Amino acid sequence: MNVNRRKRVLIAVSVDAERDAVLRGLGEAGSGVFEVFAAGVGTAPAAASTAKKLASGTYDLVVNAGICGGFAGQAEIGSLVVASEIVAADLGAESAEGFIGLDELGFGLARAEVDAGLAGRAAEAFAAAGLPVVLAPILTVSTVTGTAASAAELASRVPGAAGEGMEGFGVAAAAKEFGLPVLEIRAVSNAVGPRDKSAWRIKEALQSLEAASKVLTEVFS
Ligand SMILES: O=C(O)c1cccc(C(=O)CC[C@H]2O[C@@H](n3cnc4c(=O)[nH]cnc43)[C@H](O)[C@@H]2O)c1
Repeated sequence: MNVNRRKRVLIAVSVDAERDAVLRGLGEAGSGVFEVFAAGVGTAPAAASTAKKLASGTYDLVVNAGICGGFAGQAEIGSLVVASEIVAADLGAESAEGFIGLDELGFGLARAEVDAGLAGRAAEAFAAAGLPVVLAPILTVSTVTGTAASAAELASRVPGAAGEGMEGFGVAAAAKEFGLPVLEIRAVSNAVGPRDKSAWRIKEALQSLEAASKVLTEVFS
């Protein structure tokens, strides 16, 4: 890290509504430290746009933030999930015997490490602020899970997984390319499972994301 300047944190969200929630939470306290931008939906846009930002060489930490699906019994709607690891859960091959992950195929890692110290500090700070939070794997998927069978399959593929989003692994890939630590922090808007759009609680999740972002200023400033 360059010791002659303040630490800078790049927060990659997917869409404008998430960006606005994070910015509301950061408030004035976040200026000069945090930059928040909408990186797009899905791993490819998230990776490409995050890499473009990081090419400036002015960041010290990358955070992927947003809303997510929560696995039953792990993370309820409105709660927060801080990733203990970021898992590209559907990157691999199908076979008659079941799913074969990228690692097993011999094509590299389908898991991205987070900065464990910072992830722990963030989770502790959220809990101390009274925000329900779990520190657990967050899955990155290309397709929003829409059946109970798929939810069960993913939960058995990654025991303890608490959240499912669509960008974490892409943002982590970009951070890795630039040798930077990464975190993923998400607020649960819906349960992972049978598709029921009427049950999504996006407003509630965005409020949780805003509350979490307020706490982030203490963790990283
Ligand atoms: O088609 C729908 O029912 C629907 C309604 C609202 C939003 C969507 C999305 O596809 C949002 C994807 C966006 O939000 C994150 N996200 C939120 N929940 C989940 C989830 O259960 N599984 C995967 N991603 C989720 C994701 O990171 C995207 O940025 C669809």
